[in-house]
Amino acid sequence: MHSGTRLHNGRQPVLAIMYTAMIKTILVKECYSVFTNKRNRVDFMQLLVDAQTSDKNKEDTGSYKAARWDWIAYNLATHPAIQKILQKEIDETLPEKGQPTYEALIQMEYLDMVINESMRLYPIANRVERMSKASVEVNGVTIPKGTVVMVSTYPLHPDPDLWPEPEAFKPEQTEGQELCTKITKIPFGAGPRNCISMRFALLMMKLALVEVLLLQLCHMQGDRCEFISICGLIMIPLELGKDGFLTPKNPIKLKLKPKATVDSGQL
Ligand code: HEM
Repeated sequence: MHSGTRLHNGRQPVLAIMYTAMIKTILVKECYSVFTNKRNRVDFMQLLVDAQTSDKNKEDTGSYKAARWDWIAYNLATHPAIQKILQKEIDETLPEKGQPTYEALIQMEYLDMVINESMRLYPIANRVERMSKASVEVNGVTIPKGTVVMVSTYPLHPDPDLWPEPEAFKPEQTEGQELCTKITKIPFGAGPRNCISMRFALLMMKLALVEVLLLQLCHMQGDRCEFISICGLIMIPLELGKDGFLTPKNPIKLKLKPKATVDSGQL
C-alpha cells in the first residue's frame, strides 16, 4: 500500500473509504466463514452462470461496463487534441470507413495507449484482494495467515516515481507498456488470478470507441461523428462516487457532435 505522502490530495478520501471497505470485507469474509464453515474456493464458472441468470447481477454488470466507457469518453472530451490524434489514426487505419476488423483494432497503437492511459488514471476495479497463505512481515508489519490484503489501484497507478506526469492524461506515457505486466499498473489485477477476460474486455472497449468515433453517427445521420464534448456543467476534475467500483459521483453528460459541426467551428 502506498504511504499517504505520495498520494495526490484528492485521492486521500478515496483511500479512507477503501480502508473502511477493506475492514468490512475482512469482517464479512471472516463472519461468513465462521457461520457457514465454508472455506472452499469460489467456483468462477458458477459465478459466470449466476451472472447470466440473476437479474441483480445483470444490473451490476451493466453499470460496470457503462462506468468503464464513461471514463474513456470523459478523458477524450476534456482533451480534444488527443481526440484529434486518435481520430486521425482511425481514419488512416480504416480509410474505407468499413466494419473494424480484429486486425485493424489491434494495429491501432494510439487507440491502445488512450485506453491504457485512461485505465491507469481511472481503474474501474479500484482494488485487488488476496488472502495471505502464511504469516508474513512486510516493512515491519506482520500480516497474519488468513488476512485479506487489499491493494488499491487508484492511488497506486499515478506513482510519481514511475510516470513523468503521473496525474495527467497523456497516452504517450504508456507507449510500449503492456497492461498488468508490472504490479505498478494493474487495472485487470495481476498474476495467475488476474481478470480472465482482460483481452476480450480491451477489444470490446476498442471496438466501442472506434464505432462511436467513426461509424455510428455516419449510419444514423449521414455524417461522421468526430468529437465527444462535455455537455453542460460538470466539475473538473470529477468528484468520485462512493461505490465499490470507481464511478463518478454525478453522471458524466457528453455530446457526440457530427463532423460537419466540428469543421464549421461550432464546438
Ligand atoms: C473493463 C472491464 C473489466 C475490468 C477492468 C476487470 C477487472 C478485473 C480485476 C481487477 C479482477 C481481479 C484480478 C486479480 O485479483 O488479480 C478481475 C477478475 C475477474 N474478472 Fe474481470 N474485469 C473486466 C471485465 C470482465 C469481464 C467482461 C468478465 C467476464 C466475461 C470478467 C471476468 C472476471 C473473472 C472470472 C475474474 C476472476 C479471475 C480469478 O480470480 O481467477 N471480467 N477482473
